[in-house]
Amino acid sequence: MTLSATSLSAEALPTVSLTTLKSALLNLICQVAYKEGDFTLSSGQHSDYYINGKQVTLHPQGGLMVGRLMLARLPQETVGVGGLTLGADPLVTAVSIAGAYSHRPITPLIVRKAAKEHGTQANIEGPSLPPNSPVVVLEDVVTTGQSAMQAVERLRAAGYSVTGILALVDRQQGGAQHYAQAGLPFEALFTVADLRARWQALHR
Ligand SMILES: O=P(O)(O)OC[C@H]1O[C@H](OP(=O)(O)OP(=O)(O)O)[C@H](O)[C@@H]1O
Ligand SMILES: O=C(O)c1cc(=O)[nH]c(=O)[nH]1
Repeated sequence: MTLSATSLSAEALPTVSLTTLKSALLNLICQVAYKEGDFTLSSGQHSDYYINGKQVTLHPQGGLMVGRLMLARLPQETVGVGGLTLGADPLVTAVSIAGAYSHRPITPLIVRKAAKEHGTQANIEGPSLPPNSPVVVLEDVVTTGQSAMQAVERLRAAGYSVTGILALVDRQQGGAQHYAQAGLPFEALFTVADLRARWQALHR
């Protein structure tokens, strides 16, 4: 089995083409994030597989890979990326850092699951942006789509214009339909079908 995610040299990561990066990222997801077994999902549903996105977004090379690829998918007018803690935390950070290296300032916003009860009592962490600023919601894995929707609602309540949702992996279990009904553009870098096809190719 050849898994080429880590065969990209540290020197190549910041500049290698997005096509090469995307293929290497798919290998990395198969290598470190995709697991078969008996899992309970955040929605309460059961599944015979699980994709632990944090193994990728917190991987020493994965963060930059995801950051560059997501940055390239953001509409040009985007000034911020936000997402529900915890899965989105490394995503919004990675995209913001990739943006800074590309001279494209993107403000990262972390949406808490519950407002902090002391100190600032904030439910969104990160610098405030002007009202109606265009913000894209990031998510690591979309199943029903409910988690990213919570981030959409909180960011809208704070006055931002959420222009869409961008995920690392779409499990193809209703999230896309949920967002379509809400009139929200949705894209994922990969579907679970992409993962399974690559997994099979890698294990042939
Ligand atoms: O599309 P959904 O049905 O909402 O499921 C997907 C959500 O589940 C996971 O988060 P989890 O609830 O495990 O929380 P965590 O990120 O805090 O670990 C994942 O990071 C997504 O946010
Ligand atoms: O639905 C979920 O909770 C879920 C599924 C999955 O594969 N990965 C994840 O982080 N969450």
